[in-house]
Amino acid sequence: MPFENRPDRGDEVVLVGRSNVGKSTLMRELTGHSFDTGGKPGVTRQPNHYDWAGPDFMFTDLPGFGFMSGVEEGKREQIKTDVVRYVEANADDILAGVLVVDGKAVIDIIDRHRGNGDIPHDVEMFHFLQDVGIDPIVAVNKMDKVDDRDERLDELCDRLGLFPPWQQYQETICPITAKTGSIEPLESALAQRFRDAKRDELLQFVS
Ligand SMILES: Nc1nc2c(ncn2[C@@H]2O[C@H](COP(=O)(O)OP(=O)(O)OP(=O)(O)O)[C@@H](O)[C@H]2O)c(=O)[nH]1
Repeated sequence: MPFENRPDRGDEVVLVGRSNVGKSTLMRELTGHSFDTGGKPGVTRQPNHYDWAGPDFMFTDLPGFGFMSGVEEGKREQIKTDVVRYVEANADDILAGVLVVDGKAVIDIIDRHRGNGDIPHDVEMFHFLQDVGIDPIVAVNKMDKVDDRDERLDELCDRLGLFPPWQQYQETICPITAKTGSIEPLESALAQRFRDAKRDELLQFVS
């Protein structure tokens, strides 16, 4: 069974995304834990679990999928399959699924794959999360490298099937720069998810 040893926690937030989009950097900012980042794409091969705000809660950084230099196609496909299976198996405990994308590159990558008649990984992952009942949050990272911010974010909405302007989806589309710790839009979207989940729990309790 791929990805064993999941700690037994209540709620979980998972981070998914292509290799090298900055998931590990983001995770460090979110949790305050430091660990290996950068340099070699495809460094994260197993899920990294981090406790957060007490023992009942954790963040999980899942391995990056898509292109990685020096990693053969079959292995790359396997990693993606393992990520999908992990999310499916734990969907009931997953409070939020954060799809991390590289704000500078994501549109070109999506359009290139679409041009080849493929379903781009990022678009596929976004819809997959929805399909398993996890409302996705898109962390649009590396915004420090993006000049035409609103235009880029509108294009991303369009590619994900969300009708622009992007400002309508501030609980879903979160422009961030993990490298400098500018992640407030994501933190606020996550906080909103917690409030919603707690409210649902309370409602279940009283009904
Ligand atoms: N310009 C810029 N670079 C960033 C940002 N966040 C991360 N990076 C850089 O992007 C590269 C990849 O970052 P990682 O955090 O290792 O990426 P990852 O998604 O965990 O990579 P995998 O281990 O392949 O899954 C590193 O060189 C980071 O310094 C950002 O907000 N802006």
